[in-house]
Amino acid sequence: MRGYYPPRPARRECHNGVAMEQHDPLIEIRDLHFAYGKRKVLNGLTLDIPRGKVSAILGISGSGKTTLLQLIGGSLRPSRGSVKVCGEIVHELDTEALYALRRNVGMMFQKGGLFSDLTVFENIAFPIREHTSLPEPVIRDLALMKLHAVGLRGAYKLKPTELSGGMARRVALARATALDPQLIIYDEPFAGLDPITLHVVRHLIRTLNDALGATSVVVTYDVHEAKRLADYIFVIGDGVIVGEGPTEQMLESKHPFVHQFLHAEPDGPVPYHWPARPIAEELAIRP
Ligand SMILES: Nc1ncnc2c1ncn2[C@@H]1O[C@H](COP(=O)(O)OP(=O)(O)OP(=O)(O)O)[C@@H](O)[C@H]1O
Repeated sequence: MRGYYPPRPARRECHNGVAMEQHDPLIEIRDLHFAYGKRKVLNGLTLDIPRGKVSAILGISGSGKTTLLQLIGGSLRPSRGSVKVCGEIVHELDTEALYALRRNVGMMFQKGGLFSDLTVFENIAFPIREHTSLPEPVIRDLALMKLHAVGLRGAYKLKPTELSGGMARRVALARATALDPQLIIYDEPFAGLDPITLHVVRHLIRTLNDALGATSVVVTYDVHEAKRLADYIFVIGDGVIVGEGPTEQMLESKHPFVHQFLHAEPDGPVPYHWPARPIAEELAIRP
């Protein structure tokens, strides 16, 4: 894989022509609030996603990770605060600008989201046809190269129903990178994979990021894989970022929740016991 695609430096120019300095973050999130009706999910979240790196966003189930991705992609609107991608505030973009942004964002979801009626090849060719006017022979070569990069060129004629879960995840990865996006977003890419496929997917996320000079954001509750893959870790708790930094530094964090979460300790700020009366009282134990 590395032989075919030597690593590129992080891209300096955005799809919208904005030139970025070495240390400019690709995504800047400020004081982000979001609620589903009365259910508050994000409560003033602020973070910067560094360019050219793989960042993992970690948090317990229901902490708002997927919601955050939807706010980054512009499919949800914040109730307060902002998400800037490539220097532009996403919720202020008109339809055309949002379309241009999405062309530069590859997304891979847990369920893969492949079109079940199309072959593997057609699934990869679809976004290329949708967003470019390249001639058919070029689309064919590009799609086959993307499949080759994930080791599935030989499976190009298959339908999604004929793929294993791990193969489907790899095809989804090839599709997410079909247009050489600047930003690649992964929602739970490791869920439900066997150890070998998990290793392959983790390796592909890293090599595709580096080969494309892209920026990757991986949302997951899989601490083990995040620790192995990510350059930076962000931990969400109570709708805000409770810890962030380079991976090695985060592993040393003394923040009680971050420590409990990253070291998978069963008790801590997230208690082992559901709130209850003292056991002695419940069982009428006399001192
Ligand atoms: N469309 C919706 N309508 C109402 N509530 C929602 C909706 N989507 C998500 N929620 C709620 O918002 C909260 C955050 O959900 P979200 O899916 O963003 O969390 P998550 O961290 O990605 O969780 P998981 O790791 O389990 O996927 C959860 O309590 C969820 O039940």
